[in-house]
Amino acid sequence: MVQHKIPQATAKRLPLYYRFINNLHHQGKARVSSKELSEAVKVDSATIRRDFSYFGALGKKGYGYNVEYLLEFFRKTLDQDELTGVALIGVGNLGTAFLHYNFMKNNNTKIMMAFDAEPSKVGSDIGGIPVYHIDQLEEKMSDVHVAILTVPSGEAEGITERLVKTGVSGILNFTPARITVPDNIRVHHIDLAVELQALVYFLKHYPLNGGQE
Ligand SMILES: NC(=O)c1ccc[n+]([C@@H]2O[C@H](COP(=O)([O-])OP(=O)(O)OC[C@H]3O[C@@H](n4cnc5c(N)ncnc54)[C@H](O)[C@@H]3O)[C@@H](O)[C@H]2O)c1
Repeated sequence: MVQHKIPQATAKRLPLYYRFINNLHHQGKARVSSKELSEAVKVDSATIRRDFSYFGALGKKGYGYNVEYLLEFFRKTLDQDELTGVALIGVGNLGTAFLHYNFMKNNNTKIMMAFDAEPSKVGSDIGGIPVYHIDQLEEKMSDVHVAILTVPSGEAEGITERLVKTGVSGILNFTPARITVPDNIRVHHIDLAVELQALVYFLKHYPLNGGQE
């Protein structure tokens, strides 16, 4: 199945479509018209037709859409998950690279906003993502519950305390600082130096012999 690039507004409606199509599938229905869908999910049928064209699902007049096809598409695209918005804190070397890369390959996570303390960076738009001043963290983060930390290590703890207060539930920490959070918040540390050391250690002590004894 061809994976099309989906606009954000369309991606947000995917879980809605998914639930309804899944119900139809359970009822044994093989097809659905955009009118039926429209009434069920309360999205106008022109929008539905446009959304579905991104999925490569082209409804036929008098037939509608194939339920099986749509369901397979939604399962693959959504991973049965909603789009998770992510905030990035610290738009330096590493942060800038992440903004350009973003994470849309899996379609269900996306950096929505970034923060920095440096006035020259604030107000800019990197890879289509707005950069706000760190002072605006609490104001902007109300709907975002996952953060990537790419600030200097000395800033990590202070920023983390503020993130905790905004109601963040997960932090991907690229700084070498070991941050402390309450038990209900998940922190994943990614320390590239440690990863590299581990690789070198394994190369030395557990060399691969290409399957030969
Ligand atoms: N660059 C790398 O390859 C790399 C690799 C592994 C880990 N790291 C770690 O990632 C972090 C970032 O590295 P970098 O090379 O991008 O650093 P950098 O100095 O280029 O970027 C840090 C950014 O954070 C901003 N910042 C500083 N204080 C802030 C605050 N209080 N609030 C918001 N923003 C603030 C700075 O203005 C800057 O834009 C560091 O902790 C570093 O140790 C970097």
